[in-house]
Amino acid sequence: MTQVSLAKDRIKILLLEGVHESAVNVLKQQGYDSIEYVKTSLSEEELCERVKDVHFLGIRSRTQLTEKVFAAAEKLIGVGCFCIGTNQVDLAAARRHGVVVFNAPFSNTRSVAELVLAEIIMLLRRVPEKNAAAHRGGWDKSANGSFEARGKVLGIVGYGHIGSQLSILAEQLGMQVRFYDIETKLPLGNALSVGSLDALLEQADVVTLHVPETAQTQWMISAPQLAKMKKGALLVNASRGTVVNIEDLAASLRSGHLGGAAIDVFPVEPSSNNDVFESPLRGIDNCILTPHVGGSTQEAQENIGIEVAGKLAHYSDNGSTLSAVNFPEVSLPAHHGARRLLHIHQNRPGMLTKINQIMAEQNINVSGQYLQTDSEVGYVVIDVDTPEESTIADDLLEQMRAIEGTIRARVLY
Ligand SMILES: NC(=O)C1=CN([C@@H]2O[C@H](COP(=O)(O)OP(=O)(O)OC[C@H]3O[C@@H](n4cnc5c(N)ncnc54)[C@H](O)[C@@H]3O)[C@@H](O)[C@H]2O)C=CC1
Ligand SMILES: O=C(O)C(=O)COP(=O)(O)O
Repeated sequence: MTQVSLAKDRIKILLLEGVHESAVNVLKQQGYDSIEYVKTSLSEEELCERVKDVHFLGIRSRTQLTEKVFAAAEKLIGVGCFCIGTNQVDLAAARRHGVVVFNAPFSNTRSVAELVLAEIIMLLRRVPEKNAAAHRGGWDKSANGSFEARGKVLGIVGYGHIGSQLSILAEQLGMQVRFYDIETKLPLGNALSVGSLDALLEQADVVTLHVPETAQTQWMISAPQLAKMKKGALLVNASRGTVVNIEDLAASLRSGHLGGAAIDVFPVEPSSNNDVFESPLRGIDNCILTPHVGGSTQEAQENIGIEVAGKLAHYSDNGSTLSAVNFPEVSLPAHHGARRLLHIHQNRPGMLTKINQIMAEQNINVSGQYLQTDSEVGYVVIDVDTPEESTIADDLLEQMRAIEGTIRARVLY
């Protein structure tokens, strides 16, 4: 057997942010033993140092993966985001460096929807204030400002996986669901699509945000939008901290315009449980503050660990990029009795011809070839028939790496 294919015990995996141990179990079961496990996220500087010899990196929502980190991570092959959001990763930089990024697009959807629903009920009943008062020895037994969820208008911004799941749960409680999304979405149950964000804000008794972090959603809810909301309306944000201007929200709550809020995500979040949480919302009793735990349930975390670790292992073992968030998707059958070579390259004309020329010159029989490209990157997988003992894959790899525009080439097996 040629040595160019990296033995599994030499594949280094760094898991950050205390991903669920199910991830470690899956990777170990698949033969990946070289796993470093860290409970916190790391700063850019720390990351640049720690990722140098790492092949696979696992993170959650806190770790920022920048161009600088990818440039330092010379051996990095894949990143697993053990969460839904991938805004913390410079996906274009990852692609340019030939690094495939995976996530778990709906493993914690239900957890977020359940938390949001619970918060809506708590806020409608003014439980946060009553709870705070009771802890201070107060006794606020009164129906003032307390309402049932039944019949209230719930305005959902972003009708994707979480927004639409919440829509179903809220209707079961008797809420009237309206939503606003930039894409045309199938309204579930009796939900109604509303044509603009402003119209939604004006109609809703409760507004809840379920958009990704993008240039368009940044500070999407600031003073002018808060002013458009009904007096006494409630705001829930379990999406990303950059979607709401937190100072403007604090001002609106303190002025009594908004009736309450539940905020799970913040523009700046502590990097570990030992750090102090600072926010202008601290001390406002009718505001539920949770430490970015929308997706933090045992069920969700265990499933995410299994799903994302499985995707990393599958990519490592088989080359499949199915469901990658930044890469051309190639789904591959296992191919026994052949060697599998991977070539990631800048998408320019003639790359495949050059690869095939190498095969032809070496008199290699290509038994399978799979190519996908996007505007920037091409990913080709080549199965070649060579005897097990042949070292030809070493030569092929060397020649493929010499093709101009090559980002990365590997022998998988
Ligand atoms: N608090 C927590 O722990 C968690 C937070 N999240 C956050 O929730 C976000 C949403 O998650 P999913 O529902 O799974 O995502 P998704 O991608 O299924 O849905 C997002 C929806 O937002 C819409 N959208 C995008 N830009 C918009 C805009 N400017 N205006 C209106 N709609 C817009 C999209 O068209 C899509 O329908 C994630 O991106 C993540 O940031 C996700 C999981 C856990
Ligand atoms: O899934 C997401 O996008 C989340 O925000 C959850 O992030 P976490 O894994 O709890 O850091």
